[in-house]
Amino acid sequence: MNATVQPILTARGLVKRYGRVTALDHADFDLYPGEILAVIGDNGAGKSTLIKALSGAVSADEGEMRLDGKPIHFRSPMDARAAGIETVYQNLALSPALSIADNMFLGRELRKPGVLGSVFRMLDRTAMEKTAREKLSELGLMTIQNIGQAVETLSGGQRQGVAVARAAAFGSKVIIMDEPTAALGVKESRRVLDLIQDVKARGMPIVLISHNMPHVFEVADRIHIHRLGRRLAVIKPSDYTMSDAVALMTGAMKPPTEMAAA
Ligand SMILES: Nc1ncnc2c1ncn2[C@@H]1O[C@H](COP(=O)(O)OP(=O)(O)OP(=O)(O)O)[C@@H](O)[C@H]1O
Repeated sequence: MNATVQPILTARGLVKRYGRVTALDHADFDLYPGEILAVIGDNGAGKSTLIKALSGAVSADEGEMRLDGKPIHFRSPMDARAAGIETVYQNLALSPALSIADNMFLGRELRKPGVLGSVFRMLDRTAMEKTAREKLSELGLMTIQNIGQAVETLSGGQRQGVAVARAAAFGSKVIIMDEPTAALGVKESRRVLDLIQDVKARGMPIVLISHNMPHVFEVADRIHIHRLGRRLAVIKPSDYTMSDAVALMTGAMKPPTEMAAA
């Protein structure tokens, strides 16, 4: 990575303990502008906990995080969202019975102007549907014809598309995706990977947590390897094979010391 480019999101020395379990053990993290950074690691390595700390879902016991060089202290995912970090969780957090448009705006609905406090104002359904349609079409998701359609009637890939479009629509700085292709078939995974590339092409840096090595090696610019609660190394997919990456994350291969600073 070019030494003159400053990372957009960093963490230094994050520690998170759950009773006797140390989920994060002085973990570091760096995300650079415009990149897709994959985070890989064995089960229980602490990937989800790292991502939860970065997205405000858990607060670390120790360590510091910075966004655009400024210290951040998130007390909730709402804080992280307000700072421009959007997360697409594994369980998607979509409401199946609500429409695509309603899901896009869940928790931040547009309301019509009025004299009463914002909670009492009428929802501006037309504006939400228009914006939802624009956002989905920007990302080439116009196969979803009916914006008023309930999310439960969509395929897994389409649902993931809505979740990604929502993150892309509201995330101004960083998008974090936790296993976005885990529950999808080959064709649907393909579309979601294309979507991730589209979001990147629009200049948005992405953190991608995945166990799927072919997907990681296809889309990632760099790969953060997490092991035993901390960052073991960062590699470029062009410099290593998938088996090397797996060997590193399972401890079968030791990282050369210079790799840890990549
Ligand atoms: N809420 C919690 N309470 C207790 N222990 C937890 C909690 N969350 C995570 N842990 C523990 O912290 C460690 C790291 O878990 P984490 O989910 O971050 O790992 P991971 O790398 O995301 O794993 P996986 O790939 O299996 O999802 C594990 O030992 C896990 O059991």
